[in-house]
Amino acid sequence: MSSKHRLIRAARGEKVDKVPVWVMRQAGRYLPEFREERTKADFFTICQTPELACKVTMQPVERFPLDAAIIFSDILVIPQALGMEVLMKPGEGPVFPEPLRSPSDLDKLGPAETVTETLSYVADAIKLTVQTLADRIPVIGFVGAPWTVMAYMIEGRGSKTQSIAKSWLYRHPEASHRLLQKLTDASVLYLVAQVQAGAQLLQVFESHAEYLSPELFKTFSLPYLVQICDRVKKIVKEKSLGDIPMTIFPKGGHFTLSALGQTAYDVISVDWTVEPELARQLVGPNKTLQGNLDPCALYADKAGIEERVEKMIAGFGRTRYIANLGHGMYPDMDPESVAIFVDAVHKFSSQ
Ligand SMILES: Cc1c2[nH]c(c1CCC(=O)O)Cc1[nH]c(c(CCC(=O)O)c1C)Cc1[nH]c(c(CCC(=O)O)c1C)Cc1[nH]c(c(C)c1CCC(=O)O)C2
Repeated sequence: MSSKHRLIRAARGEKVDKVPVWVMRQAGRYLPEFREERTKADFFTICQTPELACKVTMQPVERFPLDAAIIFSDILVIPQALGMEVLMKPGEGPVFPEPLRSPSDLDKLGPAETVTETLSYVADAIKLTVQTLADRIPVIGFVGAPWTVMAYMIEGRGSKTQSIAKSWLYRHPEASHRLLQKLTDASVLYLVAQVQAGAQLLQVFESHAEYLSPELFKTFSLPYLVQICDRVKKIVKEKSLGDIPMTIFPKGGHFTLSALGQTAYDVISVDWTVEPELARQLVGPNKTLQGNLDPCALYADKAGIEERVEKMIAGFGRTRYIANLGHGMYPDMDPESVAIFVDAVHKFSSQ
C-alpha cells in the first residue's frame, strides 16, 4: 500500500523526489489571516467549529507548498473532554481555573471512554479538511503525550520548572500512574477516531520531555508512549484502515532517543539541540527523523535561512527524513520566512 505523498513515503522509509516539509504551529498568530479569525472567535471556539478549524488549518497550506496540513486543535482538548475547564488567555496561553490539586481530584474526572464522542468536532474538522484538500497533501492528526498533558492539568498553566507536576511523580507515583493510564486510554481512542476521520499520520507531542530525568522518563513517559503507538496501530489494522505512520516528538529529550529507537514509532522528531548525525546514531537506521531547525533561525535573512537549511539536509540526508523546525513558530515571525524555509528544503533536496 504505497502512498503518493512525500510525507507518508518518507515516514515509511520509501524513496521521495524531494524531502517533505511542514512546520510546527504552521497555523497560528504569525499569519495575519489567523489573527483576523481570532478577532471574531475565541481559540477553543475555532477548535470546536469544524468550518473554522478547517479554514485556519488551510491558511498556511494555501500560502506555502507545504507537504502536510496539521489539523487545527490543541493538546488540551483531552483534559476538557475529561471535564476540566481550560481557557486560552491572550498573552499567557492556556490556563486551568481549577487544576488538579491532590490525588483525590482524579475522582472528579470523567471516563476515558466518552472522549471520542465529546471530541467528535475534531473528527468533523478532519473530515472537512480532507475533503477540502482532495488528496493534494495528507492531514496530520495529533495528541499530547500523557506526561505533557498531566503536567498542564496539575500546574494549571505553563511552568518554567514543572515542579508541582513533578512532585506528583515523587510523592504520588500510584496516582500519577492512574492519571497517565487514563490519559493513555483516552488518547488511544481519540487517535483512532482521527484516523477514521481521514488523518494519514499521527504525531504524539511529548513537549515536556525535557523536564524528566532518564529514570522518570522510563517510569512515567516511555511505557505510555509505547502503549499509545502499539494499541493505535493494532486497532487501526483491525479496522482495516491500513498501517498508520506515527511520530513521537520528545522535546528536549535527547536522552530518550535510543529508547524511542526501539519502539514501533516510525518517525522521531528532534529539537534543535541535537546534531543530526547523533540523532541518527541514537535511533538507528530504521527510523525516519524529523526536525530540527532552530525556530529562531527564521529571524535570519534569506541567505541565512537557506545556508542553514542546506546544512541541515546534508546532516540528516535525503531519505528517512522529514524537514521541520525543532519546535513551533513564534507569533512575531514573518510569513515570508516560512516561504523561504519551505522552498529551500525542496530546492536543496531535489534529486
Ligand atoms: C504544548 C502544546 C500546546 N498545544 C500544542 C502543544 C504541543 C506542541 C508544542 O509543544 O508546542 C499543540 C498544538 N497547538 C496548536 C496546534 C495546531 C497545529 C499547528 O501546529 O499549526 C498544535 C499541534 C495551535 C495553537 N495552540 C495555541 C495557539 C495560540 C493561541 C491563540 O491563538 O491565542 C495556537 C495557534 C495555544 C497554546 N496551546 C498550548 C500552549 C502552550 C499555547 C500557548 C502558546 C502560545 O502562546 O503561542 C499547549
